[in-house]
Amino acid sequence: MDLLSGALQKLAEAGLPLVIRVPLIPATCTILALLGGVLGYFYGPYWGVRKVPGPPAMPFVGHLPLLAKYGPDVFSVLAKSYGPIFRFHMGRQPLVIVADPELCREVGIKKFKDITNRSIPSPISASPLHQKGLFFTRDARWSTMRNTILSVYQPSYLAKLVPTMQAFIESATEDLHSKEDITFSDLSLKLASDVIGDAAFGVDFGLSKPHTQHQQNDKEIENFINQHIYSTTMLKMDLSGSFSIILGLLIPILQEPFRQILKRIPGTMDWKVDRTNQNLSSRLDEIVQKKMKGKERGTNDFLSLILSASESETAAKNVFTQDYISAVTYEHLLAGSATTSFTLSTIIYLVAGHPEVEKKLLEEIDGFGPCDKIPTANDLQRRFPYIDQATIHTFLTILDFELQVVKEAMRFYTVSPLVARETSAQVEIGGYVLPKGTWVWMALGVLAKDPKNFPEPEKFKPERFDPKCDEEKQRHPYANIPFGIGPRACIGQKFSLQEIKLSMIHLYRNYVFRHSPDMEKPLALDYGIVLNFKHGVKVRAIKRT
Ligand code: HEM
Repeated sequence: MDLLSGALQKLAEAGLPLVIRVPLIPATCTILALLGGVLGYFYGPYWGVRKVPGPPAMPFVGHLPLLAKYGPDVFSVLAKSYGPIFRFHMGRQPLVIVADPELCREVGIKKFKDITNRSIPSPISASPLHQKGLFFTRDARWSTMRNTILSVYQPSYLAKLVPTMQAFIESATEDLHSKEDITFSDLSLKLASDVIGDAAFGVDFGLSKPHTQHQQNDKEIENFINQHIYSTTMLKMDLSGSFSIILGLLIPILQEPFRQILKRIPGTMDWKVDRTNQNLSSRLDEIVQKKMKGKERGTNDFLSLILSASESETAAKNVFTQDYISAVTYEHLLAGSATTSFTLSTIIYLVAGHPEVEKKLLEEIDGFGPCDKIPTANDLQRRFPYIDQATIHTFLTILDFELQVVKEAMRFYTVSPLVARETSAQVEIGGYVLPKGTWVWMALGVLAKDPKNFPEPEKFKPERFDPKCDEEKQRHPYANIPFGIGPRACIGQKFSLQEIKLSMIHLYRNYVFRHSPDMEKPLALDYGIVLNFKHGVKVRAIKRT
């Protein structure tokens, strides 16, 4: 202190203007510290993964311009230039993209212990409603939740759902041929929402019923579903989302404060998303509370079963508080409607454009039995064999070609082209040491179009999945994993396959489909948390005689 005051004294004696000179050092230090902080904030995440190859990233936006340029194909383009593991900067946040089946096995299975959780992308951080489902919960909470949910997903549960699913499918598709053209993707979204609404909440939304049968509370339900669709489709992965989502991509630290401000300003997209989410949450809480109190508790719907399971197990009781129960039930609606309806719609679209596939499929379905023979859950539950090795079914059923069509359509249009995971410890993948907290994303969409495993990947050829053909025998077991991989793979796989296959059997027993003249080619897609159609799948239904 004495030294400092001595120095100041000397400066004053020399007649130097103290006001200017004295703060210079602290001011410079502050500026340098700020600059260091900013650089550290923007380049810190990059520094840990700098050795992983990738194209040069632009400040702030990273590789988002590439996403705008190439759309969902960007990862295939980068994999060609940079190999099976590369960096992609989603704004400031680097992702380590894994685009190789063997590396996916490493991430999803072999090193699962250190890569158990999912990273939370910006669109989800802006949406608390989406965060408490199974998808984004972490560590011990996730495993307790997952085990409880799996205890509900017994084969008997799925078998019991067959008649309900069948009834919804029949009523939704009664008179398709009476209209000139239909937007099949809208119809299938309503159908899938009805099916999952009944299976998840025990509530009949009545969306897919012909208009004459509509209930009185239609408007309310329609609002609920529209809000659900709005809330989901607003979760954009590029720069077309709400302002707070965009900020989350560019400067994540500012996302939450801005969201808090913007959601209070009427008219902004954040305000709309927040209001929608609040409405959805309160509607869901209402349903959950009624069921919790024992009113309207059923024996067949997911919500009732989860409530009963969580009441009977201490561990689950602590984990499944009301907000988490609402979230997992809502997640079912979310995960079960858009993905399943997208897949069914792409099947209808692809088969309509491939007469030779249609002919074979019709022969198989007609050979299954008379029109009133409803398939059982056993007929339908041929698995994608490599997701859960413990329960491989190796027998062939009569509906083998149908499964090949489903697999090929899911390969052709992978609805969930990226699967998000995050390291919880330092871990080595593909020769690169990745620090704790690295976002590692598996590029299922790139695997599905890799000519090494799928020669002529742009051709729709269901026979490539024939267990007897060489292509299938030689293919890497994890080359086609539309439902993900390992202990964190999709829990709704059997559910959605059951629904898709039942729908196909009923639809093709009654109709064939042709592209409507309004149908664009190639099919235009939107890139959100899952793929979606830009303009829908428009077809003409022709009644089979
Ligand atoms: C065609 C239909 C579907 C597809 C393509 C699909 C795809 C996926 C994928 C790729 C994942 C990530 C898996 C991973 O990290 O390895 C996932 C997770 C999940 N899916 Fe699905 N899904 C579908 C239908 C469903 C349905 C019908 C439900 C619910 C009934 C559902 C519920 C979930 C849940 C809860 C998770 C998170 C699992 C966890 O983190 O433990 N999905 N799904």
